[in-house]
Amino acid sequence: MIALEMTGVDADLGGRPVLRDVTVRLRKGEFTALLGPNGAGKTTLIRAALGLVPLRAGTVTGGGAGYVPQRHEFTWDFPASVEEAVLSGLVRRIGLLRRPRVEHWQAAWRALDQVHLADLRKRPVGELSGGQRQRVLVARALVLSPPVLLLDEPFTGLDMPAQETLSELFAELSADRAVLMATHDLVAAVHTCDRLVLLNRTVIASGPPADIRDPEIWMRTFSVGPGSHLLKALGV
Ligand SMILES: Nc1ncnc2c1ncn2[C@@H]1O[C@H](COP(=O)(O)OP(=O)(O)OP(=O)(O)O)[C@@H](O)[C@H]1O
Repeated sequence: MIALEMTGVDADLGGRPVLRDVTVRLRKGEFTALLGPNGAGKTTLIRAALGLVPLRAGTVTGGGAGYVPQRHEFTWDFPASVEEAVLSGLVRRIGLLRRPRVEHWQAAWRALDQVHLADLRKRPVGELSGGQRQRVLVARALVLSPPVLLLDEPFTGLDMPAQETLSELFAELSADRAVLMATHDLVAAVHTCDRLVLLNRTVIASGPPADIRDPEIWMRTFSVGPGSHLLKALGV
C-alpha cells in the first residue's frame, strides 16, 4: 500500500533548482533510505513531502507524515520532561494555551512505549543521551499516529551501538507505516533498509539494495571515481 507518493517533483530554493523530476513512492511496511551527497536535496525532498517547500511542478499525495528533524534543530536545554517533550508534538491539535487532556497524555505514553522509553517518561530531557534524545524526537513524531515517518539524518553524532539500536527500532516501526530516512551512513542503509533511493537533485536509482550493485550508479550519485573508498565500503 502506497502511503506517500511524490511524482515529477521540481522544487527551487532561493531561485536555484534543487529537485528535478523526483518520483518517490513510500509503502507501508517498508524502511526506505534516502542517500546522496551533501547538497543533493535530501532535506528539501523531506520538506517537500511535508508540504513545507513550494513545488514548481509535480504532486505529493498521501496521508500525513510525522517528521523527525535533525537533532541539533531541537532545543534540549529547556526544563521539560520526556513526556512533555513528546506531548509538544500535539501542540497543533491541543492548541498552544489549552491544557492537554487525558487522551493526549495517553497518546504521548503510547508513543513512548513504541520507542521503548516508557521508563524514562518523567526524566528531564536535558539528562538524556544522544540516542535517547533521538528516540524522544521519534516519539514526538509518532504521537499523531502518522502513516509515514520521515527521519532526517538520525544517526549524526551517535556511536555504533546507539545507531544499531535505532536502526532496529526504525525497522520495527516500518512494520505498520512507511519509514523514510535520509542518511550518510551508506553501509548501515544497505544492510538494514528494504529500499534505497539514490538522489542527486534527481533520483539516480531506487529499489532494493540487492538490485543497486552497479558501481556506475554509486559513482554518478556521489560524484566519485572508480578508486573511491565508498565503493570498497559498499562492496560494489
Ligand atoms: N533556504 C535556502 N535557500 C537557498 N538554497 C538553499 C536553501 N536551503 C538549502 N539550499 C540549497 O539547496 C541544496 C540542497 O540542500 P539540502 O539541504 O536539501 O541537501 P541535503 O542533501 O539535505 O544536504 P546535506 O546532506 O548536506 O544535509 C543545497 O545546494 C543547498 O545549498
